[in-house]
Amino acid sequence: VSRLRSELGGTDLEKHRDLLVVENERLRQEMRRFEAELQELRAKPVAPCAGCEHSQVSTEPPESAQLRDKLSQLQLEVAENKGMLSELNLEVQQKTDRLAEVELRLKDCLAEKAQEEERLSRRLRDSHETIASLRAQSPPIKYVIKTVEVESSKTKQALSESQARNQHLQEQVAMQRQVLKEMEQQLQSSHQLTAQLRAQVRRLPGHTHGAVGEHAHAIAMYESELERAHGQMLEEMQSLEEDKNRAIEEAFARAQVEMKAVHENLAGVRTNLLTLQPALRTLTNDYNGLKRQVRGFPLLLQEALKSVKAEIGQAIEEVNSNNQELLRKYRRELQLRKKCHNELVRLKGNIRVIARVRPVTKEDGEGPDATNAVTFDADDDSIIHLLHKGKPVSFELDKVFSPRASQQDVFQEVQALITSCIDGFNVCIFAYGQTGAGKTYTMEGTPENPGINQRALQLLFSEVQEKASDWEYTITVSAAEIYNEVLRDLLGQEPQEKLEIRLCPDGSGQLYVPGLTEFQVQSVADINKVFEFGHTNRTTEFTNLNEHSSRSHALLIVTVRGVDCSTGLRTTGKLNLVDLAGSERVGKSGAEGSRLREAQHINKSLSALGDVIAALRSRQGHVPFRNSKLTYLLQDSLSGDSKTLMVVQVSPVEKNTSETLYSLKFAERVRSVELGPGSRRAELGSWSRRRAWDGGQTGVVGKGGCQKGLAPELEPKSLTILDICLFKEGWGRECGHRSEEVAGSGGKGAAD
Ligand SMILES: Nc1ncnc2c1ncn2[C@@H]1O[C@H](COP(=O)(O)OP(=O)(O)OP(=O)(O)O)[C@@H](O)[C@H]1O
Repeated sequence: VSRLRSELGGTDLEKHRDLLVVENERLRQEMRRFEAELQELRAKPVAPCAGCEHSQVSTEPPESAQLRDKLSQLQLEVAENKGMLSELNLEVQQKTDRLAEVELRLKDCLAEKAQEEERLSRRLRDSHETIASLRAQSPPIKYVIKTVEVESSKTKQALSESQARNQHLQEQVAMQRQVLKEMEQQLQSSHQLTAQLRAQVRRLPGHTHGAVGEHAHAIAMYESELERAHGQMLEEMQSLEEDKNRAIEEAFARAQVEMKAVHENLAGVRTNLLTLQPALRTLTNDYNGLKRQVRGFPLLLQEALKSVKAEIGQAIEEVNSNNQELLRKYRRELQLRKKCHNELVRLKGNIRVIARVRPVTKEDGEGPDATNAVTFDADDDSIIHLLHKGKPVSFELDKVFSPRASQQDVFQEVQALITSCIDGFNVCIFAYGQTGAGKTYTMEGTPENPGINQRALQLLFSEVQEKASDWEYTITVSAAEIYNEVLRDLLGQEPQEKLEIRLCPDGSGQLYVPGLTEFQVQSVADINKVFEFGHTNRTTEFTNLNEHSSRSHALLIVTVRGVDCSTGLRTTGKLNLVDLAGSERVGKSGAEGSRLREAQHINKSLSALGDVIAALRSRQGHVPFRNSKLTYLLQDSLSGDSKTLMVVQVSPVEKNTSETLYSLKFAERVRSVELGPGSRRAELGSWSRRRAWDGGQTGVVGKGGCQKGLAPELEPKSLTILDICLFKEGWGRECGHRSEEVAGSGGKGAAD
């Protein structure tokens, strides 16, 4: 636009116009001078020629008059031409005026355009500044800036197009200049021609008639030349004028179009700015808001942190107090559970007796002797019926397992007792019965179908594992046997060595077995190793193991020691799993020698067991624990705080009914004895006390050990609900019969 402006409104065009005016003026002066000369020529009298007879004009010939007329005619024509030329000059003047007017308009337009441009560039500058400020702001503003940039580039493009058009116009103007130059040249040549003519005219007076003719001819040539030059000049002027007008109009039209485009662009930019302004305002507001927030953020954060800390502290306190409360509740529940369990056991009787009838086996043979003599009550699983010598006898025990009962069924019945061992109770589980009645099967079982021993240890492991978060437990096992009243360590290096049961030297009155090996076990694999080791000891020591085993009491002693991590409460529970020697009576087998001695020892120990239980039940001041190695060894576990389960194994066949009857009577008698409520071997003590106590337990892990005494508040109660019931009902709760005698004990009556 600026280029166009400089081209159209610039000095070049003005110069051209001025030149034209000057040229016209010069031409006009020339014409005037020419006219004056002609006038002079006309006024001068024609001088007589040298060879001519007439010396005066009045005497001039008619040819000269004719020439004179012609000249005057020519002069007239010249005058006419002059008039035409002046007309032309006038026209040129008019056109020049119009051109000046157009130029003025153009100037105005250009000035307006310059103003508009100025305004536009100002806006553009403002836009750029806005864009720059927007760019410096957040990413959403960047997007807006991009839009503005696109608009600006459009404007730039329009500008460059305008510039190209200007260039074109400039070229056209240059062409026009060229044309003007050519015209100038033509004018110059016409001047030259005029000069020539003038020279010829000057020469006219000194010539003769022939010279006048020449002169007239020259004038005619001059006139025609002048006419032609004039016509050419007019044409040129006209075409020049037209070109100029056209160029001006075109330039004006282009300028208008460009102005329009610029205006449109400007309007676009304005609308963009208008749309941008609210966005910018919102952004600015947002930015200010954010700035305020950011300024206030550390304070907010601090406050939030403070409140969160306070909340966390409060939550921790709440959790702590909740934990304390839960711990308190847990302990209370634990106590309650134990109380309930004890109450249950107490209501059932601290000595529980169950019977298990084995199936008839091939070993029982065939025929009448091998017929089944045992039946069950379909509605009551605590009743067993025996057909003895044709007479039906019924017994009520705590539970009776038929031959169909699995090892798991039996174990389920004893499970609660085993768990109570973890809580610090002493437990004894006896398998009682004649040889071949299934004692070993119930206690040890087979590798594929293990009995109570292995299942009990498995249960202990899993229970201990469950409580591992709160309690620390160690489980140790010892294995011993009592054969002919001699106690041997089945896990020791020397199984033949006789072990003694001694009082703890600490004066606590507890017993311990010096030299009895204890293995700490942590898994079933450990137990299997221990059992294997014990079994190997037994096999190498005795040639006839089956016979030997049926004549000895086998004991598996499991000790569970626990410490409550939060309270320091310590518990020790002992689980005695005893596979008793065969209970068959000596008189029946008619044994002699060593067999007789064996049988006497067995009978003695079994009857001692009966005596001890009877003494405990009747709360005698003296309980004869020392009458046998078995009762002496199990003294702690049979005392008033302990729990005892006797599994009476029964052979179902006819030939064994006497022994079965005898066993069931023994069971019934034992079941009726009440040991009083169990108490837990537990104490709350400081770690120093615990260490001192641990130190006193000589050989707890290793060789032998003493047991801690009872806490005075956990001593047995003097009378239980069951006592009262039994007192009411009478001893034995028989079902239509009374016990006759107790194995080998010299026939203690049922009244015992
Ligand atoms: N409930 C039972 N189910 C299947 N078989 C049994 C069951 N009880 C015992 N038996 C089988 O009866 C036989 C004798 O059992 P077991 O050896 O356990 O008797 P015991 O009383 O231990 O004899 P002993 O006093 O001689 O050791 C074994 O072959 C045993 O597998």
